[in-house]
Amino acid sequence: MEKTSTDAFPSTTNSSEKQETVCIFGTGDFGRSLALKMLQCDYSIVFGSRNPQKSSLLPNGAEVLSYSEAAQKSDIIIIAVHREHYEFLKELTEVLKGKILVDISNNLKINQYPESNAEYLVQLVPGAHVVKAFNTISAWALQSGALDANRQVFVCGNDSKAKQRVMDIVRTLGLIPLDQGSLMAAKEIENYPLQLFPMWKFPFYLSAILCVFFFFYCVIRDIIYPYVNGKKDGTFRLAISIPNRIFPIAALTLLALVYLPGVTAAILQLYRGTKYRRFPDWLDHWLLCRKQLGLAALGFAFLHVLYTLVIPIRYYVRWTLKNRTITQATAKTEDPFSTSTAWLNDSYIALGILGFFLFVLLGITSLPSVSNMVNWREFRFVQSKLGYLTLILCTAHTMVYGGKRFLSPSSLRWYLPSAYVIALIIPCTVLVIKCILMLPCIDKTLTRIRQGWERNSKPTSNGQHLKQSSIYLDSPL
Ligand SMILES: Cc1cc2nc3c(=O)[nH]c(=O)nc-3n(C[C@H](O)[C@H](O)[C@H](O)COP(=O)(O)OP(=O)(O)OC[C@H]3O[C@@H](n4cnc5c(N)ncnc54)[C@H](O)[C@@H]3O)c2cc1C
Ligand SMILES: NC(=O)C1=CN([C@@H]2O[C@H](COP(=O)(O)OP(=O)(O)OC[C@H]3O[C@@H](n4cnc5c(N)ncnc54)[C@H](OP(=O)(O)O)[C@@H]3O)[C@@H](O)[C@H]2O)C=CC1
Ligand code: HEM
Ligand SMILES: [Fe+3]
Repeated sequence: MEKTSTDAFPSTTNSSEKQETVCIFGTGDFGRSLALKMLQCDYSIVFGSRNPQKSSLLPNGAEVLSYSEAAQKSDIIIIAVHREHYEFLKELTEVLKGKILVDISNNLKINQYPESNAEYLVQLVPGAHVVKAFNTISAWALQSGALDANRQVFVCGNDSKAKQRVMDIVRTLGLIPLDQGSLMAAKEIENYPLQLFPMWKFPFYLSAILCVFFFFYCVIRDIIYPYVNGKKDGTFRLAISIPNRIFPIAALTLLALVYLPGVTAAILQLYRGTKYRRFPDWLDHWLLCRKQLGLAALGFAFLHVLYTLVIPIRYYVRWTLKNRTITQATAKTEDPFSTSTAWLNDSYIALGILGFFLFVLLGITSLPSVSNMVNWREFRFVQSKLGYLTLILCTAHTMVYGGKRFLSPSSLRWYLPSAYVIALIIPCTVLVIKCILMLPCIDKTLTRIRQGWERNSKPTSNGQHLKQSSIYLDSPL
């Protein structure tokens, strides 16, 4: 049974304001930062150190003793020492018995050791109550205080009282404790700070593949083809024209890929006739990184808009306009005004602007400060309904931009269609499937499945369901 600070160490709580005494092992960067923060919050701090006399730069008001002396001063001990040096704790097993040991350590690599550092600490000091905390907060963040965005502290431990006391300290320091359960979660918590944007990997590689593919595609169509066929040097297109094809195409494709897993999942659920079977891993992961895919798409759309804004000031564009005017003036001819062209041109730009506006709205609602302000239904309305509207507008923008040239054989170069024609394949596929899924008969079945209804299921003795092979859409509607 733990002793509480008040009954075990009455001298440390000398006024109702004063917090308890906490011991910190290790006078390194993290130990010092944590001590400073805790002293500011009225805790008494006792450091445990290998060389109490030699310790320097310690915050005013903290006491420094040897490890075993310091351990006796408090029943909460924060181990601000690297895991590699934990061995010395073995000798302190007696004095650490029944105490709360807070493991704050991180490793250099993911899964560096077979067991988590916190579980290793339990093995070294079996009589103590080990709690994992603070490892996701940096020494620097502790010092920069509440201004820093990262205020969440993941806490886990097998002894709930010990965990509660550590969470109280976290709260008193102005940080937000998040209970992650037992020490089994320690390994995951230790891996958090070592992950490099895990959810961004797939969107990043996908964006890179799309950009590289469309870069070569556009170089072949817009630079090599004119050179081979007319000896025209179009290399200047590498600076603006080609990026302004690649970026909007990447934006449109990624946006469509945000909504493709949703319809794929729906098809799978319809096919299986149940929602109680796990999606394959690739689909699961894809569903989970839709936000990142969407934000990457928004980034590319931004670039497209910026590149589009500079079109009128480009030398090539001004030269072409001027030349055409002079040619017409000399030949005493003029282009007749085409209302249909004006309509097409204005329409595709208007569709682009509206699409971009909704795109930005999606981006804004994904900010935690905004999404916290809306309820689930409102968030879904924006993300799902307005998201599809964004996809429709952006697809229409690209189709109308293609206009009369769209799919015309004269726009083929070496049998290659314009890049935007290829870019339209995925968005159009997603929109067509979505329309089919919205047909009342299919939508009804899907809704029932998502509410827990199962097709072709027979309850077994243990309450599980036996699934029979079923053919998509053979269900009673
Ligand atoms: C700029 C931008 C920012 C984005 N930010 C975010 C973000 O912050 N967070 C985020 O999650 N996504 C974000 N996304 C991705 C995307 O908008 C959302 O994931 C969106 O909800 C996907 O909609 P969906 O209709 O395809 O998906 P789904 O969520 O798969 O929904 C399909 C339909 O099925 C229903 N449904 C799904 N699963 C179940 C179930 N288990 N039981 C019952 N009904 C179910 C839903 O109600 C819905 O009607 C962002 C996208 C972009 C472009
Ligand atoms: N720095 C940071 O931002 C963060 C650090 N952490 C974790 O906090 C722990 C401490 O990190 P940090 O303060 O940066 O590290 P430091 O190297 O600055 O300090 C470690 C301290 O451990 C003590 N120690 C005990 N035994 C040994 C030994 N055999 N060899 C060397 N030192 C020993 C020393 O204190 P003394 O000389 O007084 O005995 C030393 O000052 C680590 O586990 C780290 O993963 C977690 C999150 C962030
Ligand atoms: C303010 C908003 C927007 C404006 C003003 C705009 C304008 C334009 C213009 C002028 C072009 C023709 C470029 C050229 O001639 O080289 C174009 C092409 C294109 N736009 Fe937009 N756009 C906008 C938003 C978007 C958005 C949000 C998307 C998609 C997510 C998008 C996708 C495309 C695509 C795919 C092309 C064809 C690229 C090509 O192959 O040349 N646009 N847009
Ligand atoms: Fe106990």
